[in-house]
Amino acid sequence: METFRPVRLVVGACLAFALLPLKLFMYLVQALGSGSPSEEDLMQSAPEPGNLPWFAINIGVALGRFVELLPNWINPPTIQMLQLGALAHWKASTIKALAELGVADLLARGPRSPQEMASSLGTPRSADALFRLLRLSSSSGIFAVDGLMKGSDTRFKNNRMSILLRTDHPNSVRPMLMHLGNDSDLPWMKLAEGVKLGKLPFELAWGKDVWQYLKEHPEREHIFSQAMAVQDKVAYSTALKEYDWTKYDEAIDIGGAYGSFVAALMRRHPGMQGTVFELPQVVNNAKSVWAEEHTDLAGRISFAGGDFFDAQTLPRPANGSTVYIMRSILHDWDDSASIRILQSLGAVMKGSRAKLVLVEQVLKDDFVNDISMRHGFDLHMLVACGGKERTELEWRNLLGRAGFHLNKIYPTKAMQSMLEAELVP
Ligand SMILES: C[S@@+](CC[C@H](N)C(=O)[O-])C[C@H]1O[C@@H](n2cnc3c(N)ncnc32)[C@H](O)[C@@H]1O
Repeated sequence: METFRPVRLVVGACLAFALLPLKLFMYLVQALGSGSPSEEDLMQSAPEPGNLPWFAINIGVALGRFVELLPNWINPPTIQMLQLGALAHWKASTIKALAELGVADLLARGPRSPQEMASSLGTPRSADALFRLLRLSSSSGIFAVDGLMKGSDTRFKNNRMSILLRTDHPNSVRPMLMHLGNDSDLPWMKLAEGVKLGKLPFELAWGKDVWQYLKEHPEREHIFSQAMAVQDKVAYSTALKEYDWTKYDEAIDIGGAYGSFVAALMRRHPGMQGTVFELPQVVNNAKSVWAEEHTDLAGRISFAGGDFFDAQTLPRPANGSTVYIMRSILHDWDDSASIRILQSLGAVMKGSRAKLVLVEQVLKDDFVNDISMRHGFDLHMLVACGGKERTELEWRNLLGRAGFHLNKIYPTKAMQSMLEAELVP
């Protein structure tokens, strides 16, 4: 081992030297990050992946993987393990706390100090804590400093990352972070216990499954349904473009939350009718959302409340060509529950020409080289509801066991694919 020491020293020195330009580059990025775009400019930002060319998406994914793994090679492993095991969690908790406190909204009218923000929140004594949250966050590139760094008198402003925490940004991610912070963090802390006992971490944390929990907490259910629409901000434009939806006259969104996906689909295809099928209490809220946000689509939309395990409650296809959509539904459920959902859908599709499109992730068999976020979602499903993400073979088998044939998988520029299936006659 000793003989390796000089070699490692030389390699280490070379790496340190090679990293100098990287350090300079980082200062440049920081300088740009704290640079000049106005709050109004930032409100127009956040391009959607659907508008980027495929080659840019592929380069972005490859570069993202490289940058994610680079610190594992260049940092001492002990430090890196603590960064991943502790710092990553602290940063995530800080972002969720800032989202909940509404700090990005407090900065909407321009830069402010933690003291000013604490006064606006009506909690003047929280200025120091606010400063420390913003210090960690801005050193991670979320929020920027306006002018000089003057300790707790520093004035902070939004940058192209933190702007997405504003409630009124068209691509706001705040509802998703509020849902994750309030409802899911406790279950994640029960992960090891759940693995050991073979129990659902969510149930260990809250004493009931997620759907019962949401039913009993309407205010959390509202945030959950808003959080689901956040998927649209990153994914819907690509899901709309990468599949030929023109072949359908009618789209029925099963478990469609507030129906944001079907609304986007109907706007893009003016001849299309839509239906949102949801749990009865969610449908009621969905109707109010549509009355406010989708008035242009009134007359073309129907709502149906029910339970997708019960075929009697599912909407039947119209005479024309119908597509049943299930976006992020089956990944919530284990195989046996998913088969029951598919079978009840099969019962109403029988005898029609209707197709089923699942909008879901397809994991790579070569998992070491897959995007790690996919495996994050898979574990989140294990924690939150006992569901899972699936590989192509797993999807094919699942659909086959429920009487469906998987026709084709259409990848999108976001993480989900569209899996077109039909009933085997
Ligand atoms: C992960 S969310 C996906 C929502 C929506 N499809 C989307 O992509 O934004 C799952 C949805 O399934 C609905 N759901 C859960 N159990 C249900 C049931 N038994 N019958 C109908 N809908 C149900 C929930 O209310 C929730 O909106």
